[in-house]
Order: sequence, then structure tokens, then C-alpha cells
Amino acid sequence: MESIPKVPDTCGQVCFTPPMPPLAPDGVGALGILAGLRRNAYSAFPPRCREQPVLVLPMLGRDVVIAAGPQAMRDVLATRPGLYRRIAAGDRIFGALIGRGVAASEGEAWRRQRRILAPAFTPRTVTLLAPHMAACTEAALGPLEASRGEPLDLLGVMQDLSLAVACTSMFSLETKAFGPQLRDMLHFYADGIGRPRASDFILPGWLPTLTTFRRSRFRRRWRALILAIIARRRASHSAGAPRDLFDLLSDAYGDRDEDLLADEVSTMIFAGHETTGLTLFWACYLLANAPDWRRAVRREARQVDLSPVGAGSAAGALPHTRAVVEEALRLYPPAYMTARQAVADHELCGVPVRRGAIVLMPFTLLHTDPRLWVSPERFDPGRFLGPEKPDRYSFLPFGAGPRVCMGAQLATSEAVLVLARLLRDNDLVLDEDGPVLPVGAFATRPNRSPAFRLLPCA
Ligand code: HEM
Repeated sequence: MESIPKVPDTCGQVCFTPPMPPLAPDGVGALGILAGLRRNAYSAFPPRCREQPVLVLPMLGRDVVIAAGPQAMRDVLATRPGLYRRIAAGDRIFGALIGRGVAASEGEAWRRQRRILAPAFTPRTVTLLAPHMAACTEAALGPLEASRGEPLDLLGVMQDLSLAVACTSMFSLETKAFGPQLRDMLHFYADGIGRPRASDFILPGWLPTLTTFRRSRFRRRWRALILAIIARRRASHSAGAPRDLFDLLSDAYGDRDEDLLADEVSTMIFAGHETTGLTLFWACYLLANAPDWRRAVRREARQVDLSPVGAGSAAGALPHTRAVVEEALRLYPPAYMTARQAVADHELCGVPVRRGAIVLMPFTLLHTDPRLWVSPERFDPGRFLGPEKPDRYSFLPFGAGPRVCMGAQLATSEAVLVLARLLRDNDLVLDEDGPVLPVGAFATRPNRSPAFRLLPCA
């Protein structure tokens, strides 16, 4: 296997340049891009999408618009959201998991759901859930630290840990009873019938395909599992202050709509676990190639209390660790792209866009645009530490505007706490030299799970 290139950065340190897949050939059209999305979003878009802020490609009587620049993304997501709606493909791809949850709804129903849920996603929620995050991290790292030096599948560890955090934060329940089934179902979906297909983008929402039937069958099994977990959680309820996200959500909904509550619970588990687990995996991969940053994280991790008691305040006092997480989200945004559909004819950055056009916004291209980032190919968390922060619309791992991610603070705090705790008492190295490439299909996953090792450190 090829070894990974390392180039000196401007401050004289050795800076890791992670390998990336090549972009698509410039001649590829709309259908080629949509077909490429099923394989890998990182290599689905051609370079000309970056050169032109808004590129309109005709496809079977409808337009596909690639909006890869910051101004176009700001206009679609934040400045003029009324001109766009969610795409039907979103319902096809994610509907089996999230039903009518807030991420799937539109118009007045969405505004109402977002308003109801907002109180459950304030900074105090990070304080409420940080002890759960710290306790799950301790439980996961204990056995790994007992077998330091052994080859380690850190992708699996981080996925399991983030699912344990999502379930414990949501339900305060031990995940032993239902965690494996949840994990298997989520993996089954993400690895197969959940992957976007060109037909998801081309066909109208009401026209079923074979995949639609398979997704509906999955939905029945998934809902039965979520309802069983909720019933168990209700049975263990004790009155008093809210202790988890479920208390906050069910306080918000009361008994108005139990079905919708189940969809919101599914949304939060689905939206939160895969994305955060992958962020952690990629941050570990980058750190394993960057000894200076491992030391920087360790130094600050040793100055705070990462136990369940102290985690709530520690999360905000780890700037280097946070910068590593942000740099991982820049290079490997778990939600690698978002999309909308135009509801009226209009102009976007001076380019005419027709009603019905599908607008694709690849964050992968935005985050690595050389016009927006110095040496974008390099792993350099320092870019998030200086007094000049990256422009708001150059860095959109959590989206922007009224539909911005509700769990951004939770996810970032979780990733920061886990990484700090991991590096505090351990060194982390890769057991091999070969490249690991991002594959953007359901979320940004690695093309393989490399072996890591935890080593003791002074
Ligand atoms: C690293 C982790 C995460 C990433 C990268 C991420 C990314 C995103 C992005 C890009 C969007 C906007 C999609 C769009 O505009 O089309 C979004 C929406 C959303 N996220 Fe996250 N997310 C993460 C974690 C979480 C967590 C932990 C939760 C909840 C516990 C969550 C809940 C949501 C919800 C409910 C929405 C839909 C908001 C709406 O439509 O109004 N996310 N997320």
C-alpha cells in the first residue's frame, strides 16, 4: 500500500495531509453525479462545481443545481429559505427511520415541532447530559485500557460508544438489553436500503420502487423496537427533575401525540449517533497521524475534571481538543451534503433557477475550497484557534439557517469529552501505514477500518 504523504506546514512542524479520493471527471453530467452519490459523494462532483458558484445541469426535463460556494449556500439555507423546501428524496431515504420527526417535516408542522423541541436543546442540556457522556466513556475505555498494545477496531468502538451515549442520554437506561438490536438495525439500514439511489432524486415521492417496499418493511420493525424501548423507559420513570433527553422531550410534548414523540426519539438517536461516532473516528485517525496535536490535547485534558461530576464544565474548557474536532468536521463532514428543491423560479447568485430544480450543496467541496482555506488539504486544527475564525458560511458541518442542526452543541461536547478522556491517559497510534479514504454514501465513513493501538504514556 502507498504510504501517506506528510508535508511541513508554515510553522515548521510536520503537518499531516490525509489522502482523499479524486473528484469526478469534468465531463460528468447530472445523472452521473446522482449515480456517483450512491458510491461516494467525495468523488461524485467534478472540479467545475467548485469553479462556478452555481452550476445548472439539465436532467430529464428537470434541473439539478450544484451550489458549492458559500454565498449560494447562505442564500439557500439562511437568507431565502422560503424559496426552497426539503427534497422528496429526503423522505424516501430517511423516512423509514425518522417518520414525521422534526427533520422530516415542513411548513407550519415543522415550525411547531421546532418550537416545542427548542427548550430541550439549550446549553443546560449539555450540562444535564455531560455526566452520561462521561460515564459511557469511562465504561467503554476501561476494557480498552486493560488491553493496551492490542490491535483495536476504533471505528467499531466509537460507533458503539456514540450509540451508548445517544441511548443513555435519551433514556438513562442500560443499553445492554436493546443496544445491540438498535445498532444492528441502524447498520443494516445505513449499509444497504438507506443508501441514496438515483431513483430517490428522479422519481416523484408518491411513486414506489422495490426499495420503497423494503424500507417500509424496515420501518415497521424499527418502530416496534422504539415503542418497546419507550414503554420500558416509562415503566422506570420516577418523578422529579428531568434526568435525560426523553424527560425533556416528553415534557415538551406532554401526551399530545405519542406517535410523534416516538418519531422525535428516533430522529435524535439516528441524527446523533452515527454522525458523532464518525466524527470521533476521523478525529482519532487524524490525531494518530499528528503527534504534536496528541500532546496538545493531552496537556489540556490533564488540567480539567473529566469525571461525570466535572464533565459539564470541562466541555467548554478544552480549546485545542475542540479545534481538532472542528478540523475533523471540516475534512470529513459526516453529513457530507444537503439538498433542497426550488419552489419558485428565481435567481441564485445571478443564475436563473427554475421551480422544481433540485439544489445540491456538497459541504465536502465547500470545506476544501482553496479560495476559502489556506492549504485546505492539510490537517491543521490551528486554523480554528486564532483570533480570526473561519467565515460562517465556509464551514457548515451542521448546516445553517432555520433548519440548522439542533444537536450541534451536544455532538461537539460529546466528541470533545471523549477525545480528551482517550488522550489524557493513552497515546494513540495506527498499526499500519496505508491510506484510509472517506466514502460519503449514507454518512462519511472510512473505506476500511484500520487497526489502531493504545499505548501507555507518561
Ligand atoms: C457530528 C454530529 C452531527 C452532525 C455533523 C449533524 C449535521 C446536521 C446537519 C448538516 C443538519 C442540517 C441538514 C439540512 O439542513 O438539511 C442537521 C439537522 C438536524 N440535526 Fe444534526 N448533526 C449532528 C448531530 C446531531 C445530534 C447529536 C442531534 C440530536 C440529538 C441532531 C439533531 C438534528 C435535528 C433534529 C436536525 C433537523 C433540524 C430541522 O430540520 O429543523 N444532530 N444535522
